[in-house]
Amino acid sequence: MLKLEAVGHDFGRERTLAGIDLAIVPGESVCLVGPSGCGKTTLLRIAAGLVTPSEGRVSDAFHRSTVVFQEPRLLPWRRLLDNIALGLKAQGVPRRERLARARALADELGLAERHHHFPHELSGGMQQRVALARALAVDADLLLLDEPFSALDVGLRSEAQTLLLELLARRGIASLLVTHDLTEALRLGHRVLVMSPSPGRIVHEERIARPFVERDTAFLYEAAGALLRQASVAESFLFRQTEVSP
Ligand SMILES: Nc1ncnc2c1ncn2[C@@H]1O[C@H](COP(=O)(O)OP(=O)(O)OP(=O)(O)O)[C@@H](O)[C@H]1O
Repeated sequence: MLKLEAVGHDFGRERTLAGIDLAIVPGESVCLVGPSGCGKTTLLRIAAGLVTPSEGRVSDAFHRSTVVFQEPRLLPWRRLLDNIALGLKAQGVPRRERLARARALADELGLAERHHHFPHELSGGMQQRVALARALAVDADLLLLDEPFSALDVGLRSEAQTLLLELLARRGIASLLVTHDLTEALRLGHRVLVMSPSPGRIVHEERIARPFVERDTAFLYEAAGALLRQASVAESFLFRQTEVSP
């Protein structure tokens, strides 16, 4: 389990996060959604151990957690298989074995024809799949994803979401996914946590009972509408937008 208890964080004099309690159990998908600047990335970085919070406790009993960032962060001078195998190299896995594992993952993620391509020869969607494969290669049991699909167009994003759902289910991997897109959160989470800014805090939790395969577009918009009718969620998403309107 990953557990954050009474976590708060300040950047200088700015109170970025306050009173965050969050637990993720094995195999569970949790989505963190909220407007820009509410502290989602900071919270994800704290969960990943990349930032030490100013207050509170973080305990991580997962075997291995890896982060997938918004931009794929591939090494431009390395071919696709070597990019996927990067984490395995760091673990000291022999070259033949790491390439075999990278090959299998590339094929699983629909990149079979691209083994020897460099990142600049791949589309944005393919690059993001390579980043996902790299995270999976090290046998992570918790994936921490920071807006991994936000740079993709609508069609590719939907494809990538489906692929992620399949991969997580097949491997029983837990995930914490940050997004500012409410429908994406409702499609990908067993639970959706809504954050509000100043300071960043969790203002609403929604457990989604409907199986992933039954979450079609009509369901997503209906569920998003229902969520936005909750005062705390509306205040986080809508009120701030009307505030800046003339
Ligand atoms: N390294 C840093 N130093 C100082 N302030 C920071 C740092 N990282 C984030 N902040 C501030 O903390 C607040 C929350 O930022 P964060 O990136 O966590 O929000 P977010 O919800 O992920 O935003 P977005 O959706 O735009 O990526 C912002 O006001 C930001 O300016």
